[in-house]
Amino acid sequence: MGKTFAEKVLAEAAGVPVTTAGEVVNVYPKLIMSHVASWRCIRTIEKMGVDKLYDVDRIAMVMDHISPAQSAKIAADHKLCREFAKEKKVEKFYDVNAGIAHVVLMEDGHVRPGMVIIGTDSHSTIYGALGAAGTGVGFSEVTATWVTGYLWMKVPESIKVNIEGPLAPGTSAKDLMLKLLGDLTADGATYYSVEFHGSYVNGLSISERMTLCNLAMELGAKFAYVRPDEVVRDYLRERGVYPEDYNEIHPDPDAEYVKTIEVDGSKLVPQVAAPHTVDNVKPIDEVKGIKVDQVFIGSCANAKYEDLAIAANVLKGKKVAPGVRLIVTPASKNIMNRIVEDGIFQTLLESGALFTNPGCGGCAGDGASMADGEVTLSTANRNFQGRMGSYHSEIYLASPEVAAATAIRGEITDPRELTVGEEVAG
Ligand SMILES: CC(C)[C@H](C(=O)O)[C@@H](O)C(=O)O
Ligand code: SF4
Repeated sequence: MGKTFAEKVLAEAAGVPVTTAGEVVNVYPKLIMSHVASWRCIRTIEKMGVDKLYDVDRIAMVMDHISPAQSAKIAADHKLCREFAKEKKVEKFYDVNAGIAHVVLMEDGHVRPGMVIIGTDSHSTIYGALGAAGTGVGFSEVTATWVTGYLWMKVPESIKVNIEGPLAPGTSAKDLMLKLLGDLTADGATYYSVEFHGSYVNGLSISERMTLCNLAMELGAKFAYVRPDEVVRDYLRERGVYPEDYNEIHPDPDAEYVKTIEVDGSKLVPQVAAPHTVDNVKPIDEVKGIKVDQVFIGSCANAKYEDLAIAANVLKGKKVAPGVRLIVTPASKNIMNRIVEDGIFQTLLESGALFTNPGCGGCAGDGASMADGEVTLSTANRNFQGRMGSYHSEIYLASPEVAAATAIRGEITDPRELTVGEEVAG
């Protein structure tokens, strides 16, 4: 019987010839990411009286949640991390101006096919977009790995998702993942490695692969994976990383999956996750017309360059509805630079958007907060009660296209209707 991606990647990371789902292996992760929670790791090793880190080159620290600091406590956490990184010579240290860790580390070529990557953030599954095995762990696991170099892991079983494309007009990877969440529930893939296959993912943009793999976390996935191809190789080449710098891992054609899910992309319609769980998903027809106070285009799920370009395309020459706050938080400084250079920034600004600095921003409850009774339509990946301010507010999740259309009308809007209507009215 052949081997899945998870079985192969963990065998390599553990330095053993083969592994089988269910086995426990001692893994040497190639990249250890921590965000602002790094301060906890630092305090822990201080308490343990440990001074020496196993391999500083594998450590990446990114100050993305709640940045710049909005309180003395957070400022002190950032300061501690900054000083620690300097003292220990952590070269992959990104300060408050860089953006969201996941996006920044991919943009800078630190994420490569075949790597096992752990991070103090659940959405580390996103690294599967480049064929890496990323997974979120606690800060204590990261601390232990800083010091010992290794972390044990149970080899997960795998689920195969076969997506036949192209997707129906007006839909994207976000709609696809929301639909899967609705069908499988938020625990539908708990501790499974989710492999995306099928004609839709062949040649798919990195941006859309990131959305697939990011949202796989909301299904409970341990890893997510899209097979690396020329799109991945080109993305890395642009970053000075060449095929000889990494080892692509592909599952065997006869690998064993606990389940195979078939998705027909041509039948997809825009999807929305209604409050307060990610799997409370409805086709847009069931929620359209619901009034919103705010639209948030941000997060590691959907604030990439392509996402902002899609939103700008919908909003070009149009205005945000009176009384609605459209808050745009680009995922990284690089993305901010690109949109400033090519006019997307200006287009969104003219439509009435308010920009905040790159980072997690409102997605991590920092800014973009709501008062009692308010409603936000967000491009993020979580709509838990109270995540964006008041416990008595509501978050709907959708794609950037739905978000932009919703900002124009001030109510949840099917972008396919808006385009047709506007053109006719034209
Ligand atoms: C703060 C962090 C631990 C958390 C996560 O792990 O995902 C956050 O990024 C989130 O999206 O809720
Ligand atoms: S952008 Fe949101 S989902 Fe992504 S890491 Fe930050 S807080 Fe978590």
